[in-house]
Amino acid sequence: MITAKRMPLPDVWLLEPKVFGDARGFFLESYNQRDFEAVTACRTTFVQDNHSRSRRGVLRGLHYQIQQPQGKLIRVIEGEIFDIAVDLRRSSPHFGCWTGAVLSAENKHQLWIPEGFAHGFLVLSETAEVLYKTTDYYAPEHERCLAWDDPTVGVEWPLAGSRPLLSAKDQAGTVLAECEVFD
Ligand SMILES: Cc1cn([C@H]2C[C@H](O)[C@@H](COP(=O)(O)OP(=O)(O)O[C@H]3O[C@@H](C)C(=O)[C@@H](O)[C@H]3O)O2)c(=O)[nH]c1=O
Repeated sequence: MITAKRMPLPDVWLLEPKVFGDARGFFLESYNQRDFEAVTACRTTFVQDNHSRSRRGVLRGLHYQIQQPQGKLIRVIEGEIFDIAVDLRRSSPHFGCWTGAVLSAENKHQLWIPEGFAHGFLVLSETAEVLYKTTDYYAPEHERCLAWDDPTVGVEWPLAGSRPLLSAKDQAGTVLAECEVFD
């Protein structure tokens, strides 16, 4: 059972699984295909599950695959992140716009980001473990990186003036005007 909230960018959904708490702890369905398809109206097959751990201030992104694009269903099992999506579909009225949500082990929320978007996150807690399902396989030759700080996209990262910790690849991200994008 999940509750779904449409995000300001159409096609991106915030999913709130029902949490059954009792004296032992809690139980939730972290993924249920029938419920997922019912609330998002997306028919998808997930083929890969990813798991990463990062420390405070790490920013991963903004990543997408120009071929073999990946829809991603993201959740956090330890800590807290600010998770964001950027619409890279040129035909979309929201091309270049972003939306984001805080996902945490505590709120147990999930973000569904369909194909055609770039994805990234900033770690807000001491450490964070992030799990996500993807609708296509990792294809490094098709991987692209939109610059996390492109002012034309203008993601409002909750950085409070500090610099994020980035991989070399993410330090060399491409501004939107020079990115390969989707039709
Ligand atoms: C993403 C990925 C990486 N790898 C390997 C490649 C590399 O040696 C190591 C670390 O890769 P990266 O630095 O690209 O990891 P990371 O920066 O965490 O990349 C991820 O960022 C988030 C924001 C996403 O949306 C993901 O799709 C993915 O792009 O893991 C795989 O084997 N399979 C994968 O699916």
